Order: sequence, then C-alpha cells, then structure tokens
Amino acid sequence: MSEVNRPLIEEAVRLILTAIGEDPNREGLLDTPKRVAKMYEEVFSGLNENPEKHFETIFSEDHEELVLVKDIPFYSMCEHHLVPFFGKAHVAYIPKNGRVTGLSKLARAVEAVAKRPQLQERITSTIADSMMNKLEAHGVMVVVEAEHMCMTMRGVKKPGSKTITTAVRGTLAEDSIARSEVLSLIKN
Ligand SMILES: Nc1nc2c(ncn2[C@@H]2O[C@H](COP(=O)(O)OP(=O)(O)OP(=O)(O)O)[C@@H](O)[C@H]2O)c(=O)[nH]1
Ligand SMILES: [Zn+2]
Repeated sequence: MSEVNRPLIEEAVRLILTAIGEDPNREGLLDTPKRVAKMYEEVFSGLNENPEKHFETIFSEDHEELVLVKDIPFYSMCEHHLVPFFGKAHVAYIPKNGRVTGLSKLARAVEAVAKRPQLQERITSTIADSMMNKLEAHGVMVVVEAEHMCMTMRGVKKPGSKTITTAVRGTLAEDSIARSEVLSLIKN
C-alpha cells in the first residue's frame, strides 16, 4: 500500500522541467508530471511495507537443510541520485524447527525492500535480518549483484561494472564450508 503524494510530485516535476530550461506546457511534456508521479508511486511502493510480513506463511516441514532461491531479478533506486540500480538477488537459508516459508515469499521480500530509495548494502542486510527475525532460521545468506546507473550513465561512467554485496547470519556466518556451498550453487 503506497502513500505517495502524487500532486506534490507533479508540482515538483513541473519545477524541475522549468529549472532545466524546458517548457512544462509544451505539448509533449503536458502529461509528464502525471506519468512521473505514477511511476514513483510504483517504484517506491515498498516504502511502507515490512518485508517480514511475507514470512508469515510458514509450513511445518522437517527440512533443516539449505534452501536457495537464486537469480531473483530486482530494480531499485539509488538514494543518492534517484536513478536505477538493478540486478539479481540470491537468497538462501537453513530452516530451523520446521519453519519453512513459501519460496515466492523470498522474492516478495526482495521486491518490498528494493522498491524504496536504497543502498545495495541495505537491501542485502534488511532481507537477511528479516529472515532471521521472522523465520528464526539456523542461518541466512543473501547475495546481491547489481549495476548502478549512477556509475554508468553519469559520473565515473563505468558501464558493465558490477557491485556484489553479501549478508550472512547465524550458522552460515560461522561455517565457511557451508558458505562456499551456497556460493558455488549461486555460480552454477
Ligand atoms: N555504498 C554505496 N554507494 C552507492 C550506492 N549507490 C550509489 N553509491 C555511491 O554514492 C556515492 C555518492 O558520492 P558523492 O560524492 O556524494 O556524490 P557524487 O558527486 O554524485 O559522486 P560520483 O558518483 O562519484 O560522481 C557515489 O560514490 C556512488 O557510487 C550504494 O548502493 N551503496
Ligand atoms: Zn547513485
């Protein structure tokens, strides 16, 4: 549920258009403030969403071994420049006490966390911490790889460069062999 103030965004977009020397009343730009407001509502729709709510779906299943959902695509907005960064998230956990969640819920949590002004590090750790809190798992590992438009289309201009962040919790933080297993499953 989004609480974005669309009229205020429209007003701001008209101001930005004027500030860059454009005419917001030019035919092609007339509906632009409306479109941008609608887009922001969509790309920031995770702002008021607690990712933990997705882990309320729990199946009682006696599986205390690794579960990995990899290659979850995501799009987010860099909080420094408000331009996109995007890539893939890989989410792994080892359930405890039969607390197994629905596979799609891992992807839903990624969506909720990505759809805000963000830092890649924060996306990674928020997902890991929500899973530890709500699922009370033995361990969690989240790996996020992304390309940042603020590093490609502007600024340092390094297209193709990728940032990889990890967050590891619980037994996976203590066990380097288990961690390597997750990494090799992500790679293959
Ligand atoms: N740690 C981290 N930094 C990010 C992320 N997204 C963008 N940045 C960086 O945020 C920094 C902001 O640096 P500033 O010097 O304040 O801004 P700037 O002058 O626009 O910096 P340049 O991008 O180097 O031109 C840049 O180095 C970006 O690469 C992110 O998810 N995590
Ligand atoms: Zn940026």
